[in-house]
Amino acid sequence: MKRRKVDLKALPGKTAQEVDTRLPVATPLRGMLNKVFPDHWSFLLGEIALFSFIILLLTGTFLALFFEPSLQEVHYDGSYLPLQGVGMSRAYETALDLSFDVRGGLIMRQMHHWAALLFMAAIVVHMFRIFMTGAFRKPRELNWIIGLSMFWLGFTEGFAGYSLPDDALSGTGLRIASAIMLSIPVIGSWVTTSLFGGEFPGEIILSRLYILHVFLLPLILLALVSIHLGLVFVQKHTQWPGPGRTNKNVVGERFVPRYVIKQGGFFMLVFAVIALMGGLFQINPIWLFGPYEAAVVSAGSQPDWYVMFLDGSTRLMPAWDIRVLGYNIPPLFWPTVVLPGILSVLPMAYPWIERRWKKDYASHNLLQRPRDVPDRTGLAAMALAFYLVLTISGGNDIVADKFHISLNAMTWAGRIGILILPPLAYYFARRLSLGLQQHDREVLAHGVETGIIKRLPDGRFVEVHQPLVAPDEHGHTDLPYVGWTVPKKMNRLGALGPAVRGFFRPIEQPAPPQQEEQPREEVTSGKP
Ligand code: HEM
Ligand code: HEM
Repeated sequence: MKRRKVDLKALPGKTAQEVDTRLPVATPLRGMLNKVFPDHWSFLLGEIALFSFIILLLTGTFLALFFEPSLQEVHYDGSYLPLQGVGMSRAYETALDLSFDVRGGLIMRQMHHWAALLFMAAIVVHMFRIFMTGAFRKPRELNWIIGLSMFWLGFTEGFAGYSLPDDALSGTGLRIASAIMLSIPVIGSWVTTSLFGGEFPGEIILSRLYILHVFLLPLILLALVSIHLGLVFVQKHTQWPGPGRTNKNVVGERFVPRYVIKQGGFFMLVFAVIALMGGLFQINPIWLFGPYEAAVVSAGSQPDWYVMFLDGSTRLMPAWDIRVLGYNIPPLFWPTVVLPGILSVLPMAYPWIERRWKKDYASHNLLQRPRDVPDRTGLAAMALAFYLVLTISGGNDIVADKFHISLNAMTWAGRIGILILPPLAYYFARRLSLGLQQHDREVLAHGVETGIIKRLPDGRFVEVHQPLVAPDEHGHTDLPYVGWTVPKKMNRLGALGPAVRGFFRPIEQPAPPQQEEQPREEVTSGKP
């Protein structure tokens, strides 16, 4: 029989052709593979969120193979001796088994928990980068709203997750959640009894949380992450101003091969960090907390960091019974229902608020440096100060205990701090931005300080400045205000002195740029 010779080199091309004649994907795929992505370290924050989410899905699936969300009473007989014979729920028992008896179970639990903390931290820092660089402006408002929804979904997902093991800490969290629901006027008791299947704690809450945690919320998050990234793809990523970069093009590297290889490496790095943390640093040692009993509340119970601000707002709220339409509204309602409501809606509306405020209705693909938009940077600092005061107040009992301060003093410090610190943060961040702008203009006008001191013939000492660009025949070194490059040195420590000097000087604001809507051209940065 005659053997046909297979040309191995031509095989991939031929296979691709065969596939394409049946499934015409070559043209759209080529567009995707050739997509250009700009590069900057701050764009990695979204990726950390994405990669930790993937790790959450992987480790969570492992946990789901062993965990049982059942409140059935059992007596522990696993290998953790101090709890031998103790009555507990099946959920707590399986979480203990995961920690002590399932091979690799503890590292998976710890990786899952660390990944959840990193996921939320990455989301929050990513959100601040989007806000402070103006990446939420037209045409990216929808992605801003999807992002904010993902923050709240991640928040709920995390809460549901650490409520699952039914240890003393998760039970205390659920107790607080039921109290929050009860505080809602008119529908409060209906919401609570519907969710808990009767009075707290009931018997079905864990199985409901479980469906929410392993199925519903991850599915919604996955769908939203896909739309989020799809939008980044279709609208093309923003870029920092620089030589050759305009509002109408995008300069960077092609998706394949460079971008994909870089991201693959970065995924490995995030995975390695989470695996190291899961292996080396203890988190949520539920065996030390004991099983949940409704009558036992341990002191020093702290939620995960991203939930702490709500704990803090609850602790700072004075015990005011406010009457509305003849009904007493429980004080808990304001910091735990109204406040998160405002914190969800207001940021979603912000892109439109800023449009009207700044009268800037144009599309923007170039990012802004925080110093170039002092009002917005001030608002970001204000939000951060507000969040930090609440978060620290969420652990004010621990601070009071460790530093031997009265808890009442901590509560009052938080109450005063929440009123005073955010406006102060706004003022300082705004003035610092203006100072840095002033400094940039000085560099543009007079050049970079060289540190070389010259003595003039008349005896005066002057410092030699090196101009940024060669002066024209009239001696001018004029550069446009938006989109120039200032030497790196001046952006960092070198900028501090002039920034402080410029702090108190009034500075005129440049007019917002108004650009025409145009499609963006893709330009590679010269590498393959
Ligand atoms: C954004 C996504 C997720 C977040 C933020 C998250 C967060 C958490 C947290 C904080 C815990 C408590 C861990 C501990 O006991 O120390 C937990 C437990 C758990 N999670 Fe997730 N999770 C996510 C996704 C998932 C997914 C997709 C699954 C399954 C498919 C899953 C399954 C589980 C299970 C079974 C537990 C209970 C096991 C245990 O606590 O020992 N999680 N989750
Ligand atoms: C599950 C959580 C999230 C994931 C996995 C995620 C992922 C990403 C990734 C990978 C990018 C492209 C790279 C980058 O610019 O960092 C991106 C861009 C973006 N994200 Fe997110 N993100 C999340 C949450 C958020 C949140 C909370 C917001 C805002 C509230 C947000 C708003 C945006 C916007 C507006 C862009 C476009 C940025 C640009 O073109 O400059 N995202 N996101």
